[in-house]
Amino acid sequence: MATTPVLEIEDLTLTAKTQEVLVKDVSFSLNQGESLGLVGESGSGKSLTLRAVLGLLPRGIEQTGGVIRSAADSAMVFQDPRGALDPLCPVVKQVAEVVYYRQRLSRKASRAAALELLHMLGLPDSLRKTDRYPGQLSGGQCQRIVIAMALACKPGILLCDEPTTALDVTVQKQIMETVGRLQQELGFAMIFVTHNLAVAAAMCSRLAVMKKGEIVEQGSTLSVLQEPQNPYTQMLINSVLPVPELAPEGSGVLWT
Ligand SMILES: Nc1ncnc2c1ncn2[C@@H]1O[C@H](COP(=O)(O)OP(=O)(O)OP(=O)(O)O)[C@@H](O)[C@H]1O
Repeated sequence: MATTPVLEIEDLTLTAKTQEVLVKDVSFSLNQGESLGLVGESGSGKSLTLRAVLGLLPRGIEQTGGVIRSAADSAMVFQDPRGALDPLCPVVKQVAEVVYYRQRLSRKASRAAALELLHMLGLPDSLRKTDRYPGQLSGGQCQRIVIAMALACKPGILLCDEPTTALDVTVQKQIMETVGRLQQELGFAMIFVTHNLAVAAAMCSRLAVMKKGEIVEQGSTLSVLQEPQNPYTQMLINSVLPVPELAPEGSGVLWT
């Protein structure tokens, strides 16, 4: 794996207007083509950290400390795919618009590039041939469109903010596999925010665990899972529910 950092964050601190510190002294780096899972409980500062990387902090929140050095463009995949799409615009056109403005191609070439992206994301031909609106698509298909829009920016860093949380588990798995495949093909680095440790472990070679605005532990996925140093990480690991083993037939119970 290449070791050129595309993103370096040092002591990032984000503060609300009320002077409440929401993210404190967060530091990590991301190499080209690498995937980092940012995990932790709700409200621990994962999304705000991503938004700081994108340069799109919510109103009323400021960066009051630290530096973000980025050597590549970022694009973000948000949590709620339907909310990220314009309900009144056909989905192919929405992807083509991003291609048109970000890649500066002609209208015709932008549409062709958009269709190619939808193909890469495994969307059905019917969707590519006829113009469909977001309301006519499933949640999983909408999320693929949103990912296509992010990839249309040709990002060096893909920021994924719980992109599969709103989807059922089988669709979640398919989307994760698609993103993983595209990362191999296109070589972008990725930060994958999730509160689901199992999802992060499946997607990412490194993990950073956040609690109350701070990173309490980070390292390779294997070392964090096998030798967690922080009690909070240990607790997260312990709270992943194992699939129970089926009891033998006729035993009168379903699970052992
Ligand atoms: N626009 C905002 N104004 C004020 N406080 C905010 C704003 N957005 C987030 N916060 C606060 O900042 C903290 C971190 O929020 P953030 O959304 O980054 O958490 P998170 O770890 O991504 O949570 P989740 O997993 O639930 O999305 C929380 O305490 C949250 O209430």
